[in-house]
Amino acid sequence: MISDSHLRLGIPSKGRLSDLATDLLTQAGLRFRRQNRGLFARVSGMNVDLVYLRTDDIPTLCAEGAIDMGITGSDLVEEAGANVQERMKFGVGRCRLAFCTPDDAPITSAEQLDGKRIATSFPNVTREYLAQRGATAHLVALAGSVEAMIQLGVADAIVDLVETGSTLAANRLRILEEIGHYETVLIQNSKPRHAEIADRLVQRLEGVVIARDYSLVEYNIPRAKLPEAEKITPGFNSPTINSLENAEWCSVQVMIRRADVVDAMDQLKAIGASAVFEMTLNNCRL
Ligand SMILES: Nc1ncnc2c1ncn2[C@@H]1O[C@H](COP(=O)(O)OP(=O)(O)OP(=O)(O)O)[C@@H](O)[C@H]1O
Ligand SMILES: O=P(O)(O)OC[C@H]1O[C@H](OP(=O)(O)OP(=O)(O)O)[C@H](O)[C@@H]1O
Ligand SMILES: [Mg+2]
Repeated sequence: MISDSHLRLGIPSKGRLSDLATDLLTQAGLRFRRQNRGLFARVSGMNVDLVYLRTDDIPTLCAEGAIDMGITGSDLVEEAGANVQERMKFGVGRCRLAFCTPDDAPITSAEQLDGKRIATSFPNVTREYLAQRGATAHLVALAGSVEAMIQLGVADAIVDLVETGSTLAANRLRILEEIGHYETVLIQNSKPRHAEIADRLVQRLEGVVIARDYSLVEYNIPRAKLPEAEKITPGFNSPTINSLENAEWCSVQVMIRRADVVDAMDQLKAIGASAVFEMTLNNCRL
C-alpha cells in the first residue's frame, strides 16, 4: 500500500522505457519487486514507493502531484505541457520528433504543410511548431501506427518519433524537418515534497549514469611526461597521481569518457606510458 511518508516515483508499466527504468533503478541499488501486474512496489530500505503507470501519463500525473517524481520521455513532457522540473537526463531512450513525408513528395519545408492533413501522436507540439512558422494544418491525433496513415489516405504527412529510421524506410517515408531531440528523463513536481529523499535518489541515479558514461583508466608514466599525459587525460576534476618505487615514474588514475578511451590509450602509449588499463565502473559518487 502507498504511504504519505514515502516519495512516489512513477515508472513506465510497459513499453520500451519500462525495462530501461527498471534497470537504472536496480543498478542504483534500489531493491523492489513488482507483485505480478500490481500498480505499486515498495523499495526496501528507502522511503520510496514505485507506481507503475503509462509512460505518457507520467508527466501529467507528476505535474498534478499524484506522484512526486517520474521517469518518462522528454518528448512526452513537452507534449503534455506539464509544469514539472527536469532533474536528470539519463542518456538513454534517445530519439527525434520529425515531420515526415513520402520519399517522393515534392516538398522542402514544414511550412509548406499549411492547410494539409498531418497524422501524429504529438498534436500539441506539432500545432505549436507550425504556429511559430505561421502555418496551420488539419491534425489527425492518433495513439500509434502513425506511419501507416499516409497509405491509408487520412494524412499527407506525419509527425512521429524516429530512432533508427527503419520504420520510415519500411514505409517509404523520409524526414522533412526535425522538431527536436529527446531522451529519457527524471522529472519532479514543481513544489517538491520529500526533497531530501528526492535528492538522494538523484544522487544514486547520477552515480549510475556517470558510471555508464565513464571508465577508470590507470597507467604508469615517466614523471617528466606527466604534463603531456595530463593534457591527454585531464580527468573529471583532476587525475590521481601515485608514486612508484622507481622515483622517475608515477602511476595515474583518471576518469575518461568511454567513447574517448581507445584514442587516449593510443596517445598515452605514444608518449611512453606503460601498463595502461581500462576498468569498468559499476557505480560512483563524485
Ligand atoms: N524508437 C522509438 N520509438 C518510440 N519511442 C521511443 C523510441 N526510442 C525512444 N523512445 C522513447 O520512448 C517513449 C515511449 O515509451 P513507451 O514506454 O510508451 O514505449 P512504447 O514501446 O512506444 O509503448 P507503446 O507500445 O505504448 O507504443 C517515447 O515517448 C520516447 O521518449
Ligand atoms: O526509427 P525507428 O527505430 O524505426 O523507431 C521509430 C518507431 O518506433 C515507434 O513505434 P512503436 O514501436 O512504439 O509502435 P507504435 O507506433 O505502436 O507506438 C515510433 O512511433 C516509430 O514508429
Ligand atoms: Mg510507441
